[in-house]
Amino acid sequence: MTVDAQPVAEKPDPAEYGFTVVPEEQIPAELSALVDRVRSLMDTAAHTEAAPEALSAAADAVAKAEEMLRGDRRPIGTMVRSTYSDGGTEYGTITNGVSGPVNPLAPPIALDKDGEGLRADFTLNGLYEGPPGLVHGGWLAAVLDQALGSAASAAGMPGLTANLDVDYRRPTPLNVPLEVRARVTGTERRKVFVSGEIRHGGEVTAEGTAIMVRLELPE
Ligand SMILES: CCCCCCCC/C=C\CCCCCCCC(=O)SCCNC(=O)CCNC(=O)[C@H](O)C(C)(C)COP(=O)(O)OP(=O)(O)OC[C@H]1O[C@@H](n2cnc3c(N)ncnc32)[C@H](O)[C@@H]1OP(=O)(O)O
Repeated sequence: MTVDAQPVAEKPDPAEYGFTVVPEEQIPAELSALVDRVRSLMDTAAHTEAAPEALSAAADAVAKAEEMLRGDRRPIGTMVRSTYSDGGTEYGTITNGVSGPVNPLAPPIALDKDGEGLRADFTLNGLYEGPPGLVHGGWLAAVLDQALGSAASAAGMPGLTANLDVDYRRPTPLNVPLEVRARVTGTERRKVFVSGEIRHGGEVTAEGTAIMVRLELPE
């Protein structure tokens, strides 16, 4: 299938539609450090076999930290503006569950342009476990969904996932370097067809295709 629709020349700026947009470079280094620390804490908490007294003391310390932060809450829907290495602009929600830079749940996956679309190197730790020692299939689908959606957006056609098909070819191990790639394969009216794969050691472990339906924005 060929690309037969015109990508939008300028990506819509969510600020023009009432969204708060934070430039990625303005995320405070202290916030990035906190989010990294919480990611590490989640992994530690998920796997600890510490004694009950240590667990209670740790829970108290975490509660104190939470109390310090609770007051100032960023509104849901806040967006982040980032820049690809080729200078292109991208928007996404700042707390996106796969790639949000301030979401401790997100691995996070930082996609960048390559020749045909987007790619990222990433690792999924024990927080993303499904079968023993292996990545949960739902997380692999989420990574593909994000990469496929971003590939459409990077091609100037941001939209929502209408359909996502995933084939799991081989088990995907935890704690190893993985690669995701995605690209646009065609368009038809508002539909953008995208495909992508996750690889470990060069071998495809999961691959997917999706139909993204382009956003219809008010004039
Ligand atoms: C303000 C500016 C902001 C812009 C900033 C950019 C932000 C983005 C930037 C960065 C990348 C983001 C990356 C994100 C990655 C993650 C993506 C997600 O997780 S998305 C969440 C999960 N998906 C949903 O929640 C959708 C729920 N579904 C819907 O809302 C609707 O069903 C929708 C919009 C998909 C379509 O509804 P309709 O009413 O607008 O359009 P209709 O006419 O039904 O469909 C249009 C065409 O699509 C086909 N279609 C619709 N659903 C289909 C399906 N399930 N399978 C196949 N085709 C389908 C239809 O047959 C039609 O095709 P025909 O032109 O007639 O050929």
